[in-house]
Amino acid sequence: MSKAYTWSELQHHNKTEDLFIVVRGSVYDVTKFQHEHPGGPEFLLDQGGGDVTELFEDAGHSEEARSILKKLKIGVVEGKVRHRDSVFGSSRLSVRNSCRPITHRKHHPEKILAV
Ligand code: HEM
Repeated sequence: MSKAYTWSELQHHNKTEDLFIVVRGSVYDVTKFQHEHPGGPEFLLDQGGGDVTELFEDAGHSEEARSILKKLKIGVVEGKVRHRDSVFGSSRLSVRNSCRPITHRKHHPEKILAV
């Protein structure tokens, strides 16, 4: 069974000898892998205890990298995932909501003609 970690618990796992990272809500122990990482250990150490989803995707990792990742999984993040996508998602939603008056006008074309 996978363990659920809180963000406050995760922030302590940010050292070379005890290093966790988060990708898409899952927690990975990269303590050993950091020294085998072709991109170098510093990328992982810099982000210790944090969400690297975006960095991982932006680096254009291969299928092999993804299968290594799978093997390093030790748990999940408890509660909401802190990922920028979710912030963009909610702001898009509010933009959509602010468009309501336009939708409303479409239903009353005669009012637009009258202006
Ligand atoms: C546990 C998470 C990670 C795994 C398993 C992983 C695995 C790998 C692997 C296998 C490669 C070789 C190329 C490939 O097969 O895609 C690679 C390259 C690379 N990784 Fe990661 N990586 C991880 C996290 C990260 C993070 C968080 C960054 C931050 C930006 C990063 C940056 C890079 C870069 C820049 C390269 C290219 C190195 C080069 O070609 O010189 N990686 N990674």
